[in-house]
Amino acid sequence: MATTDSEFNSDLLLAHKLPETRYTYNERDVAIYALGIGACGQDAVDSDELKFVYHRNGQDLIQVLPTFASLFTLGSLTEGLDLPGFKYDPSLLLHGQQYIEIYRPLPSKAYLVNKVSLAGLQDKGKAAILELETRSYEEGSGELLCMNRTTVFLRGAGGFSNSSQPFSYKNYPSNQGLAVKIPQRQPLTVCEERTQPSQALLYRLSGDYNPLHSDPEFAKLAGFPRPILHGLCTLGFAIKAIIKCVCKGDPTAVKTISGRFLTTVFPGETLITEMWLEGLRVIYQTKVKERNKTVLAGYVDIRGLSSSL
Ligand SMILES: CCCCCCC[C@@H](O)CC(=O)SCCNC(=O)CCNC(=O)[C@H](O)C(C)(C)COP(=O)(O)OP(=O)(O)OC[C@H]1O[C@@H](n2cnc3c(N)ncnc32)[C@H](O)[C@@H]1OP(=O)(O)O
Repeated sequence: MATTDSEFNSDLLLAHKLPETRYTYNERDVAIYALGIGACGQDAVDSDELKFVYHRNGQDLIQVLPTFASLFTLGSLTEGLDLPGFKYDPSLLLHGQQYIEIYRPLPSKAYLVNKVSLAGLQDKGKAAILELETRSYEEGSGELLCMNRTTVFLRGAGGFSNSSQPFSYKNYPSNQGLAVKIPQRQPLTVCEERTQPSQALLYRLSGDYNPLHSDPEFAKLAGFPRPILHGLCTLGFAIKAIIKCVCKGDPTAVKTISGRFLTTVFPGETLITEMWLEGLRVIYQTKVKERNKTVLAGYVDIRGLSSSL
């Protein structure tokens, strides 16, 4: 159960201030991330993807995928989070959802200051759902670049509520980050891409060193037959497919990204992303071909549409 050495106190928890964090990256990090989510993984001269890893006039001109923003939150949770009166086992943590708002195109290098706050905490009995919001500002200009809301599903950490009503706190609008309704009609377009058996080993070099994705013994202790793929790697594949198929390869067209991780993915599996257009919203779901299981579903809001769609 969540609290053993201290009583759960919601007033203390909600008044708790999380420390600011810093994140610095450069063009090399941008390229390693793009390779980690499969850019040029099937075709090294694919012009839709080469621009995320190479530019003939200098690496500072490479384009940055919008999901790169999800890395800015790293360090806030992976080594454990100190919340008063709330304890959990980091080895039982699973990534549940990710919500990202991009306010301006991501530069190919930056020094960022992250302001982190608790956006939600729910007691689901068998698990706790914890949400952290991270606002990333460019150091110097102080300009707000993006916002991430990370939802983690903490197995075994539920049951901490003191009253008969399970504790539930959320400080954001209910229309953000919810599971989407998948249209019944045929998708507008579909993209299939195979992940590599070594995908998680490559992706982890972008900073999420959780052994759940690399260590067979650790994965077994966490309840899996072998290491699983990072949720944010699967999300990266899906959003890259949307940029290619709906945004004509333009990463700056993406405004908002939402995704819920429904089932785990194993490195080496093939991801099929189906996409539907509703106004300027792309609804998508990603399935694992080999197991015919939906592993991720969500939406992407885009800034505009090319006339050919
Ligand atoms: C700040 C930076 C931090 C970065 C941290 C990330 C670190 C990474 O290294 C970790 C990872 O990448 S883990 C890999 C990616 N994630 C996954 O593979 C999880 C896939 N999903 C599952 O297995 C199940 O949905 C599972 C297990 C999540 C839930 O399935 P069930 O146990 O069957 O739950 P269910 O009974 O269906 O629902 C219980 C209540 O929980 C809500 N819920 C379910 N899935 C959710 C999800 N994915 N996200 C958020 N909430 C979720 C349900 O709505 C339900 O609530 P209610 O009863 O109120 O409806």
